[in-house]
Amino acid sequence: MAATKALLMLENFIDGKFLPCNSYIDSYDPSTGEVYCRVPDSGKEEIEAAVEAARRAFPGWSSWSPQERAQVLNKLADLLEQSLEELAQAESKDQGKTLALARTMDIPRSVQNFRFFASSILHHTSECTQMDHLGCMHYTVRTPVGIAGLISPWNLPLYLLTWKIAPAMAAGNTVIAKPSELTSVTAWMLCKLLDKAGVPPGVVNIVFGTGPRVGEALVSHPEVPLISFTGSQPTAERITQLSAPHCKKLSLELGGKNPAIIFEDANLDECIPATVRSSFANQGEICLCTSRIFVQKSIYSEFLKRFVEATRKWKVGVPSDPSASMGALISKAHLEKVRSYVKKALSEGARIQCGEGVDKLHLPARNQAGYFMLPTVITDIKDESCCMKEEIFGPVTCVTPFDSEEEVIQRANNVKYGLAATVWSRDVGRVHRVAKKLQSGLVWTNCWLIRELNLPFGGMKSSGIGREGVKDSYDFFTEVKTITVKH
Ligand SMILES: NC(=O)C1=CN([C@@H]2O[C@H](COP(=O)(O)OP(=O)(O)OC[C@H]3O[C@@H](n4cnc5c(N)ncnc54)[C@H](O)[C@@H]3O)[C@@H](O)[C@H]2O)C=CC1
Ligand SMILES: N/C(=C\C=C\C(=O)O)C(=O)O
Repeated sequence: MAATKALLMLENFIDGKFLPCNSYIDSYDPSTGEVYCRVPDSGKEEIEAAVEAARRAFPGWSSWSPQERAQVLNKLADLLEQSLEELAQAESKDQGKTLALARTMDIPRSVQNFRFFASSILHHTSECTQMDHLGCMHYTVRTPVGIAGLISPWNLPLYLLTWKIAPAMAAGNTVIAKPSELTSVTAWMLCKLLDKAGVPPGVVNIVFGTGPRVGEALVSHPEVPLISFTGSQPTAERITQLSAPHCKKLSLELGGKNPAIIFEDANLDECIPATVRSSFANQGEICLCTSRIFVQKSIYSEFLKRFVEATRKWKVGVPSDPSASMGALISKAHLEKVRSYVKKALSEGARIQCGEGVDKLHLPARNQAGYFMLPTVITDIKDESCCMKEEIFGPVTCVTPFDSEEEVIQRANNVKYGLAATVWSRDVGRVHRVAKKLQSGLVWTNCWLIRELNLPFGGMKSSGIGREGVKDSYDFFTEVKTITVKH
C-alpha cells in the first residue's frame, strides 16, 4: 500500500504564539492539483484574539525609537535572507510560479522590503512654518495609527505581504495580517522568524482563512482603523462598504488592463523580449502585466511575427524546471476563467496566434492535472471585447495595430483601469508627451518593472486609491497633527 504523505498543517499566529483552529481549508499544489496543505479557516473569534493582542502590544511598540524598530526589521530581513532557499521552494510549491522566479524576485524583494523601510523610517522629517506677524509657529507631528489590518493576494504572496507589514511596523503600528487562503505558507514561515528577530508578542499577528469569513471580520472590526488591501476590484468594493461606517483609512491597490504602446521607431530587439516578459511573467499573474499591445501599423507585421516566435520560446514547465519561464496558474477555477476569455475571443472572430488551442503543452505524467496553460497571443480583436476591457490576470495578451499617437492614447485610456503602461519609442519628446497623457499611475518607457521603492506606486481610476512607497506608506500608516504655538 502506498504511504500517504502527511499534509502540512498551518496555524494562526496570535500574540507571539502558534494556535490551532477549529476548522481548516484545503490548499492545493497548483503543479499537480493535489491537496498538500491545510490552512486555518479562521473567523470572528480569531480576529477578536488578534485585536486584543495587537491592542496590548501597541503602547510598547509605538514608543520604541525608530532606530530600535529599524534594528528589528533589519534582523528580520537577515533571517529571511538566510532562509531564502527554503522560502523560495515553499513559495513556488504553494503558488505554482517557477522556483527560479521565487529565488530571484519574490524572496529577495521580501528581504528588501524590510531593509528598505528599516532605513527609510530613520529619515522622515516633519514640517514647520512661521507666522511672525502673529507671533506664531506651526509644526506637524506624526503618530502611528494603531492596529493595521493588512489583506494580501495570492500572486506575489510574501512579496506583497511584506510590502505592507514592513512600513506598518516601521511606523510603530501593530499589525493583523490576512494573507490569501490560496497561498498562506510563506506567511506562516515568516511567523517562525518574528521572535528570533526580536518582534515583541502581539506586534505582528497573522490570521489565516477566507475573505468572506476572516477578511470581513478584520475589515469590520471597530478597533482596526486602517485597512491596506491588494487584490481585485470587486473585493475592494466590499471592503469599502464595510469600512465606510467606521471612516477607516483605506489603501486599495487593485487590478489593471495595462497597455504597451509600441511606436515604429522602437528598438524591437529590446522591446520584444521585454514585452513577452511583461505579458507572461509569473503566468501573467501580476497586476502590472501587459495585456493590450498597441503596435504602430508600419511595424505591425514584423512585430507580430517576432513576438509570436518569442512567445513560443517562453517555456511552460514544472516550477522546479530551471529552463521553464512559466509555471502553473494559481487554481483550477482561475485556469478555467482565463481559458474562458480565449474561447470568448474566438467566438467573436479573433485569431489565436499561439498558445491555448493552437500549440501542444508537454508535461510530465504527474503534472497532467496541474493548472498549466500556454502563453497565448490574440489578434484581430475589437477594443470593445471583454478581452480588451477586463483584467484576465493570466498568460493571455492581445495585439492590435494603431495609426497615430493621438489615436493610441485615446484607445489606451479607454478602459476603467489605470495602473501601469509601457511606451516604446526612441523619440524622447514623444516618450514624455505620451507618458503624461496616459491615465496610469505608473508608466515605464523602454523598460518594464524597474521598481524605485522611494516613489509612489499605485493606480488611477478603478485600479485603486492611494499610493505605496516611502512617503506615501509613511503618510498612510501615520496620523498627522498640526500644532500651533503662540510665543
Ligand atoms: N493585485 C491585483 O491586481 C490582484 C488582482 N486579482 C484579481 O482578482 C481576481 C480574483 O482573485 P481573488 O483571489 O479572488 O482576489 P481577491 O481580491 O478576492 O483576494 C485578495 C485578498 O482579499 C481577500 N478577500 C476576498 N474577499 C474578501 C472580503 N469580502 N473581505 C476581506 N477580504 C477579502 C482574499 O482572501 C485575499 O486575501 C483575479 O482573477 C485577478 O483578476 C487577484 C489578486 C491580485
Ligand atoms: N501589487 C502587485 C504588484 C506589485 C509589484 C511591486 O510592488 O513591485 C500585484 O501584482 O498585485
